[in-house]
Amino acid sequence: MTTNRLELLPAVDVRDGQAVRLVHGESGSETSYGDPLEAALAWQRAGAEWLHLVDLDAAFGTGDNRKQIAEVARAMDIKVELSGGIRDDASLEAALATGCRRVNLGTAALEAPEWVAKVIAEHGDKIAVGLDVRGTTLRGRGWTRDGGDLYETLARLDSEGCARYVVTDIAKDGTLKGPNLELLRNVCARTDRPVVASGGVSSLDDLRAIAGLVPEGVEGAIVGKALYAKAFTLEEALEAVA
Ligand SMILES: O=C(O)c1ccccc1NCC(=O)[C@H](O)[C@H](O)COP(=O)(O)O
Repeated sequence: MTTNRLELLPAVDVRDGQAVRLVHGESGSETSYGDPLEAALAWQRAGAEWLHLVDLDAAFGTGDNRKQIAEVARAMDIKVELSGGIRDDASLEAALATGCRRVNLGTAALEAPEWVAKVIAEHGDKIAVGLDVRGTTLRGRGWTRDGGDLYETLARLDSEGCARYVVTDIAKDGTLKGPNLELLRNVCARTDRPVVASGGVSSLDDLRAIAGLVPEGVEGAIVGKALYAKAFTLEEALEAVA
């Protein structure tokens, strides 16, 4: 259900066992921020209600951090959204077995639509779909391959009962250039399902601007780089959207 207050989801993206930030989601653009569990616990201590936890190696197909991701998810008292490389029954079962509140499917929604329709029917709002776009073209396989038109896919997923979308403008992700508010507005105009905004948040004003879209259907915002770069604290962010 969409609430009036914007939910904040601090991000922990894991590559080769480390919490990292990427620029435009590109493999090789990593800045490392140390132990993922320490980062996740820090966001929890700061008052986060959600953690956005990404296995980047699984997303890129360069291995996985499944064991470590499960340890982080299990150590959290807060809700966890898990993303990265969840593409079949085995990876979905492993993800759900961590006790996470929901998972984000990305590539699978583009390449395995029948399987995605099946797991949406089985798991309801435990399944969200990540709509990761350049312009209005979706990208899969760790954002490296084109995967069709945003709005056609959105209409298909809506008709299959998808509960929620995580919308990322790849051109903004990890850049601190501000969110793509127009994209968020356009997606909200095409679906009545809640939307989680991702990518580009740089300031408290960006968060306030996203919060201004709550009446249009934006439910939450993922924040990565800005927190790691100390543009503001999570406590300040939570206060800004309270
Ligand atoms: O989420 C994924 O599956 C993923 C796959 C490949 C590259 C990046 C991926 N996620 C990145 C994120 O979810 C970021 O943490 C999030 O967009 C935050 O962005 P920012 O605030 O701009 O650092």
